[in-house]
Amino acid sequence: MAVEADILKVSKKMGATPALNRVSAVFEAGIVHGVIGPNGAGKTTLMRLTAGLLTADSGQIKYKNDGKEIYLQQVKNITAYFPQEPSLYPDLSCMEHLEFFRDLYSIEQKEFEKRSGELLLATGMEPFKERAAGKLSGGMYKKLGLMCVLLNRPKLLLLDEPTIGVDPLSRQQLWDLVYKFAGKDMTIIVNTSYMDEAERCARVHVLDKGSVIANGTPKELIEKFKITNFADIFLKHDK
Ligand SMILES: Nc1ncnc2c1ncn2[C@@H]1O[C@H](COP(=O)(O)OP(=O)(O)OP(=O)(O)O)[C@@H](O)[C@H]1O
Repeated sequence: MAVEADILKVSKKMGATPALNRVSAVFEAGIVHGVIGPNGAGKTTLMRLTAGLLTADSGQIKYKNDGKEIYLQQVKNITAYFPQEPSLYPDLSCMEHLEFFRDLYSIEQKEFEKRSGELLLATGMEPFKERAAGKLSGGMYKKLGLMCVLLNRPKLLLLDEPTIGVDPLSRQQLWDLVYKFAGKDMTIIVNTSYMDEAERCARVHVLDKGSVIANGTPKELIEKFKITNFADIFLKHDK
């Protein structure tokens, strides 16, 4: 089973800026959640809090695995956070990265071969596996970063704008990869500024100026905001 994260009236200041203001959200287990909002809305802050990389000033985050409450330390062991700018080792090849993460996660060689083979195939990275990370294109670099975090089969996967600056084909491949692993064993939260991507999420949480202003399925949000095109969601809200 995957992890559920319940965000309860969480506030967080970043420097002097109130980045989040009494935010509540339920990230139910086993589905793909989209978090959308304009620049500075608080998406990254919410994601880092959910990953346990930041501590809330007030409020609480509760986690459940298989319906049972678990502690942050247990959550960290089964969570992967993919930052906006993944930092890989420029001199190490793709394969060397995967081997490095194999050792980090203590994955047995046979299992590693199965998982890495699957990941290389799904991303179209097999022909480039010996190429150094520093010599990959922007899209390939992100795919490698995503493969490294997926190798451990996390139960909670947090992706911060994973496809920003990536060409359309690689964007599709990254999403195919995400959906390949989405399911009852993995909860996925994606920050995105692409509305077509948000529309493909099972549930979308709309952040604005540090507050959640709406959440629901894309269809529910289209009805709530009285729009015909999901991309208009902020145009309508700003009026
Ligand atoms: N380290 C920091 N010091 C000061 N202010 C910060 C810091 N990090 C974030 N902020 C501010 O907190 C607010 C929320 O930032 P956050 O990065 O969470 O937003 P975001 O929705 O992810 O934006 P973007 O889409 O631009 O990445 C913004 O006003 C930002 O300027």
